[in-house]
Amino acid sequence: MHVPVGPSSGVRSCTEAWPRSGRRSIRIGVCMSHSRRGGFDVLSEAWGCQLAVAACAYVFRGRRKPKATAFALANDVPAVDLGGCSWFRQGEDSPPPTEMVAAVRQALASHGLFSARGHGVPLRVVQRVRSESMAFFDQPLEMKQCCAVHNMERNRGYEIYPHHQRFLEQWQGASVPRDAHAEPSAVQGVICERFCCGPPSICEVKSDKLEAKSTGLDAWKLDDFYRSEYGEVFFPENVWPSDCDALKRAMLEAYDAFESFSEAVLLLLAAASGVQPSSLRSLLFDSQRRVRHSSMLQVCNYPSLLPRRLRPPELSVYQLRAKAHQDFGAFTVLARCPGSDSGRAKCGQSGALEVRLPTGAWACVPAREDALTVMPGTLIEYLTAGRCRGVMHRVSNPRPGLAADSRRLSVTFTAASRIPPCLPLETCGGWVGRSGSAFWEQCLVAMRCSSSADIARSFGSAYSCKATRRGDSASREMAGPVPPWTSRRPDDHARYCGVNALVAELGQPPSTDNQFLPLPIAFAR
Ligand SMILES: O=C(O)CCC(=O)C(=O)O
Ligand SMILES: [Fe+2]
Repeated sequence: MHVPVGPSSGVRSCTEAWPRSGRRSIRIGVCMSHSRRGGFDVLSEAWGCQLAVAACAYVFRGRRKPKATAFALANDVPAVDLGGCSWFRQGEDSPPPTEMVAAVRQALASHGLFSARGHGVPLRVVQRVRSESMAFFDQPLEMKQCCAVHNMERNRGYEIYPHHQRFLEQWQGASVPRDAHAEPSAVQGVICERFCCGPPSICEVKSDKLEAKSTGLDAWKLDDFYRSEYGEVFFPENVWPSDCDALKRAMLEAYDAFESFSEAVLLLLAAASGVQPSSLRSLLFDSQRRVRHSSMLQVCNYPSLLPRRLRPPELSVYQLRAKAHQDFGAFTVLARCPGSDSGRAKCGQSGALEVRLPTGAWACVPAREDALTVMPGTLIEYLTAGRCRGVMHRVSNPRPGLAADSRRLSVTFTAASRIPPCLPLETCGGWVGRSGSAFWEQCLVAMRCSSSADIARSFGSAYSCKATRRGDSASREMAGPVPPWTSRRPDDHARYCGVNALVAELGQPPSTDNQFLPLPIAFAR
């Protein structure tokens, strides 16, 4: 059936908008009434789960006004078998098999992400992280807060996003019966809580660093990269619960497994984007294979929601589990549970991960226990000059009928890079970013700053590693001024041109074709 769909601003047909390769894999359904606010990006806290409509494209019939919405289920996100990444283990220079690259390229073109089987990350490692972190999250809030560091903005230890934290504080002011739910976090008013850690080889033994010079310990401890102001910001020490080692052991084991897998993914994405794989490897390691990336492993707990009658009256509408955003890193690898991310729920009310497809429609992405989901982020988009696009995603709230038993846990690894890429260390020492969409743009501007003082003057001194390009109002909720380039605007073009300089520096000539892009972007030299 041909269903014409499109955003409120214009009419595009599904067959026109959808790449040929992916068209068969989408089911279009018609649901609900139309929203007065229109558009794809109108998710807001106040509207909560009613905003399934925002995830949908309007259905137009001839000249009639929009009267219904359509939603997409990406229930066959292409699964690429990576064969245990054996090609990757064969050595630095062995390229990923051609068919694998083609499969990844096709999945990116049709869905903007892919599902990886044969990834080599043992299931028992992921399961251990899940069970240990669940035990951690089920403790009283005060215990968890002992693991919070630096205003919860360094991707270390226990963290809650600022807007969720504000919600929680309001909630704590109200009296919710302690036995309102079996999950302590559900009673505490937690929307999303996370536990994060950074590279074990750098962030585990920081206290030794200063002594390293005198004792002649590991070479990395003498490395200015970690001792710089930059290192202080991007490689803060990991923090763990003091009374139990099990979470630490589980996460460090998982970190190693995900880090190794991520290197393979980076090469795959580079190959699929026509970028020389070796040019991207330097983002992760230096020539002596010393860690240069500040990737992080995080486990997120999204508690079940209380029935409306048990919520504080003034907080009867929950904030969204995770607002629409792109991850700041090169890409994110997610281990999700088929139970909570079945993909069968209605998009916008699934309580699970949803992504925005290249068509602009939102879609549920079903999880498989044997597969990891790979979502490109903002960095890879810049580094490939837009050939591989970062994917917008969110975690919706479950519909009321399911809310009371909707706990969800996700394990994610965000592969970041040395920041800013290719910048001489003396220049990036002291570089400080800010939450919001401008993370990489700032890097580019930072490249033109001659000193760390310049950079600090340009961007202020606050920093959050969780710098994301937001698809909604979230960026404005972060503290501090919003940079002038917050959202996708016509000047994206100019930004890509800036990136070309960066890409050229990495050994890849500026691109003039855009085989992955639904909309052509011309690159000026
Ligand atoms: O929990 C998930 O599935 C996604 C979480 C996420 O998007 C994030 O933490 O950036
Ligand atoms: Fe994300």
